[in-house]
Amino acid sequence: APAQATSARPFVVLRDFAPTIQHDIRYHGPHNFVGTPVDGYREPLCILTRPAAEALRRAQWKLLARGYSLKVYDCFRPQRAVDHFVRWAKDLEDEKMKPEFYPNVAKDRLFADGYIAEKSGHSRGSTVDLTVVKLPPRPQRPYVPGEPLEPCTAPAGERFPDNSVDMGTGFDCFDTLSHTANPLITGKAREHRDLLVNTMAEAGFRNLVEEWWHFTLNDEPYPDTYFDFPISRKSVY
Ligand SMILES: C[C@@H](N)C(=O)N[C@H](C)C(=O)O
Ligand SMILES: [Zn+2]
Repeated sequence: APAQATSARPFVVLRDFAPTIQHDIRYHGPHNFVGTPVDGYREPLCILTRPAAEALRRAQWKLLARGYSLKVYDCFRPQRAVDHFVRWAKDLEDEKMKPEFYPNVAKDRLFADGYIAEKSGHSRGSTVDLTVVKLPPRPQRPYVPGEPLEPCTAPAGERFPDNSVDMGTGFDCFDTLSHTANPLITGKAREHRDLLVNTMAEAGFRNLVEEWWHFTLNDEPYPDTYFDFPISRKSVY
């Protein structure tokens, strides 16, 4: 069985390491596929292992030179958050967020089709979900719980407005359109996906084929350890 660890000693807070990287920590609030804050997200922070944070800082330097910035949606994900996803998935009645996040996929296929994992790389601390923002960042309106939901597969002007560049779908859009190499993604969205994948590859990260936003550090320091501590500065210091 994989190791479990509750100490956060080898971890850092990304803001302290790379203050120019933008943050939109979706599982801290209600704008995500569950529709509520997720267990373990006590503060809207990106916590990562030190080598992952250093690699991300290198990627950010490259993008800044070209007039872009990274924006992180999720970083270290405690095992208790993954357990929350598993619990939520078993409740097939709760499809509150389906119209936005998985309009074309049955809820009981989300794990089987590779969009969510029961043992997630995020819990090993060197995996990150992120996008690219053109500088200066455009303001972004907040999500209002209960607002009408638009499918994440709709064109950029119709789906929930994100101040990122157009990646062809929204974040956590569980759909074949989010598969990084999907040939239906062309033009600017294809260029933007390539920019993200190539920048992250140069910094030492590999992409998940099902999700353009999900990357794992190749030389991750804890390849077999699934950590479970709350996302909070107190966990790290
Ligand atoms: C849920 C999504 N953001 C994600 O990270 N999916 C992968 C497969 C995971 O859960 O590790
Ligand atoms: Zn991910």
